[in-house]
Order: sequence, then structure tokens, then C-alpha cells
Amino acid sequence: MCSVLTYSMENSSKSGCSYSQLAARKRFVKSMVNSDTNLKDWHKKLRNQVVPVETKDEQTQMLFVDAFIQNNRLDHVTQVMAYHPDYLACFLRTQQYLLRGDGPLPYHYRHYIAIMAAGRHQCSYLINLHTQEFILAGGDPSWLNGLGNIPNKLRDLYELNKILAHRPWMISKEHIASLASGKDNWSISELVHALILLSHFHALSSFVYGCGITPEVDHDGGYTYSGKNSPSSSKANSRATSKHVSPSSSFSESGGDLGISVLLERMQKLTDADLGEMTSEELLKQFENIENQSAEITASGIIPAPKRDVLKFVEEPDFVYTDFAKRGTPSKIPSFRVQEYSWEDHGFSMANRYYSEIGTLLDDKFTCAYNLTYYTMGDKMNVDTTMFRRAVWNYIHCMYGIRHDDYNYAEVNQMLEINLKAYIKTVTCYPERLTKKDYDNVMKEFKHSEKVHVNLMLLEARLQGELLYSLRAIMQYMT
Ligand SMILES: CC(C)C[C@H](N)C(=O)O
Repeated sequence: MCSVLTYSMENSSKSGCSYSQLAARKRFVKSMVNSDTNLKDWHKKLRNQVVPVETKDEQTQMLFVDAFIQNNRLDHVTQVMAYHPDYLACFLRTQQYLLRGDGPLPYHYRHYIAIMAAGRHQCSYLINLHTQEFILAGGDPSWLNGLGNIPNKLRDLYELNKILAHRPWMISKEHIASLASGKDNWSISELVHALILLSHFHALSSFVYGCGITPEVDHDGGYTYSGKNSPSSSKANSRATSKHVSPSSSFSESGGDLGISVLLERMQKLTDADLGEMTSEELLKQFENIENQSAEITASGIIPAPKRDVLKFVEEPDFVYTDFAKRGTPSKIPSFRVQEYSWEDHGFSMANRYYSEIGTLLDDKFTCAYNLTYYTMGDKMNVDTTMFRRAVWNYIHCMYGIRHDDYNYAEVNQMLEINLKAYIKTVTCYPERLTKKDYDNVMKEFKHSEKVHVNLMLLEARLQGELLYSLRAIMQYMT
């Protein structure tokens, strides 16, 4: 099965990518020399934690073939998402449409936008993938020297990229107006396409870090995940390196993890308790509590030093997430009420109107991620996990100031202990700071596939949050 991955590299060269193949080989050799022991251990462990290429599951096999045809490779993101084949099907369909389907933006623009988006989180994994794709799509290699070498039209998108990635609540119709009626002539359709691409790749960067996705075989520090005969099993290849993850932990190591029995008990209690109707003031208070508590959680003390090859795609690297609760006065931005602008009632049709079919594709993916369940928790079966999953989804929106009026936010504190909240906050807002120990110290009794499940929800909730703000700004500009 290793041959499938090898073929991926040969295939790239057939499609005119001998430059990248040569460079990849050089990087591959270099990566064996520069090893990082701490990271090596994590990668070694996670290497066994993907769905193998030779899986017997037919649906997954078909999806692997699709992914391979789409991307010229079977990438590690696909192999990790394959724990959840129904979701993977939606993900691949949407990503394929965004990058290679009908749409207003030229193909090389799409990959460059992916690079700009991933740059906000220093996500070398995605930058490497889309650098290759950009060349394959006929992009001008000089653009890869950095933002100073790209057309003004693309560069002018950068401000939106920056705000959307870290403080989406700051997006206003003026941002849209400056692009749409500026000299660059961004049409609304092009803008919708660009905004969805940006949000997709911001959120995917979170997933890459959150699951500890390792570099591809032909990337710096790469090796494969496959079995005995593959290069991955050789000693040399296990010396993979990546400098952006630090081995130390930012979260408490001394437990704090609720454990599944406690979670089950709490879910039962909350279900049994007749809380009666809470007034809207009480519900608002609960939301504000969680919002304020979230602002008290420090995501991580470790800020990775940006790498030169990434920095060329980044402007203002110091612009990062700040807590919504601390967004400041006097121009205090109100929280975003989903009851006033929701994906289902507003965002969906707005997206479809300006970029046909994308609303439907995104909707399928949101619905799948939001409702996905196997009725299990760790080794417990027949469990209704709705309460836990809602808490994760709504907590992510809460950090972006998005409020679901009818949700009792007190449930968040019952379902998510402090370390888990810190993990969710780091992966959503500062994924580049995540450490191996952060990953290990949460959800200890969950299966690896369940941690991936949490990361899928995180990806989708973050994506939806960014889209709600940007599509609302477009609507305000249009009316
Ligand atoms: C994230 C997990 C706790 C989800 C759970 N395994 C379910 O099937 O719903």
C-alpha cells in the first residue's frame, strides 16, 4: 500500500512538478538530519492513529480513492478525518468545489488565498500543500516569494484575512465596501468565494494543529503513516521534525479531566432537573458568565517564533485573538445573536445567491458535524451525547461573541472542565501554540477517534462563526 503514496509523488512529477519533487527530496533528506526528539515521540504515536490506507471499510476506501484523485495524494488530513467517513465525504465534496469546481476566482488565486489564510496560524502543513497546488494551477512562482510580489487585488484582501482569522466581530460593511467599490473591482461573488476560502483554511489550520497532523512524506519533516514496508517504519524516517510545536504544556497536568462516568452523571442530572423556563435576562447572564470566564483562561504561555518561510506570507504577525469579553468600550460591539442572523435562515441563502451551490455544500457539512454521533463515549455504549456536543459547539461560538438565545450556557461549565476549555480555546484561537501535552491532558478517557470528532466540531463551529460575521457584513453592504 506504500506504493500508493509513492505513486502520489511520481504522479506529481508527471503533472509537471519536477521542481517541487526535487525540492521535496532535498527537504526530506534534510528533515532526517534535523530531528526533534520531543516532537518525534508525538509524531511516532500519532502515526499509528490514522485510518490505514489498506482499510477494509468500503466507504472509506472509496473516499480515499476520491481524495487521491482530487489532491494528487492521499493526505494525512484525509486519513485522520476518515475516522468519520460520513463527515469526510462532505468535507471532500466541499473542498473540491471550493478549489477546483465552478466559481468566480481563478484557480491559482484560490490556492494563494489558502496560503494567506494558513499563514495567519503559521500552518506550514497547509502552506506546503497549497504552494505545490498553486504551481500546478499555473501560478506565477514569483508570488511565492511573499506578499510583496502579488497583484494588488489579492493583497488588498489581506486586511479581511487578518480580522476574520482572529477578531471576526470587527468586520463591517465598510471593509466590504472598500474592496467592492475600490480600484480592485472585487465583485460580490468573488468576495464570497474568497471569504469562504479564507474561513475554510483558518478552520482547517485549527484541525491540523488540534489533531497533531504530521507533515506529508514529501514535505519538510515528512514520512508516511503506512505499514511495515513503508519508509515510515525505518528509523531514519521516524526522525521527523517540525519546529512549531513545543513540547511543554500550558495546561494543568494534575488531572482536572472529568472522566466519562462524571460526565454521564451530570448529563443525566441535567436531563432530569426541571429548571423551568428561564427568563431571557437569566439566559443572557449565563452567557456573559461563560464569556467572562473564557477571558480568564490563558491559552498558552508559549508563543512559537514565526518561521521565515511562513512570515513572507504574513503581515502583522502580532495581530492575534483577543477575548471578545475584553473588546473594549466605548464602541462596545454587541454580541452576535444567532436569532437575528443565523446560518440556516440567512447565511445559507446569501452564500448560494452569490456563489451557487456552496451554501448547500456547507449546509450538509455543518449539519453532519453538528449531528454526528455514534451514541458512545469512551467505552460506554448507547449514550445520548447531545449535551456534551452542544456545549463544545456553543462554547466555540461564545468565544467569538456569538450567542444562541435559547441555550442555557450554564451547561458549558457542567460539560467542559477547565483543561478542556483551555484546549478548545487554544485550538480555536491560537492553534499554533498547542503542545503535545495539551492534547494528552484532555479527554483522557475518550478514544482517539473521539478527540478527532471534537476537532471536527471545532473546525465547523469556527468556520460557521467566521461566515456568520462576514456574510452579515455583505448583507449590510448590499442593503
Ligand atoms: C465527541 C464524542 C464524545 C462523541 C461521541 N462518541 C458520540 O458518538 O456522540
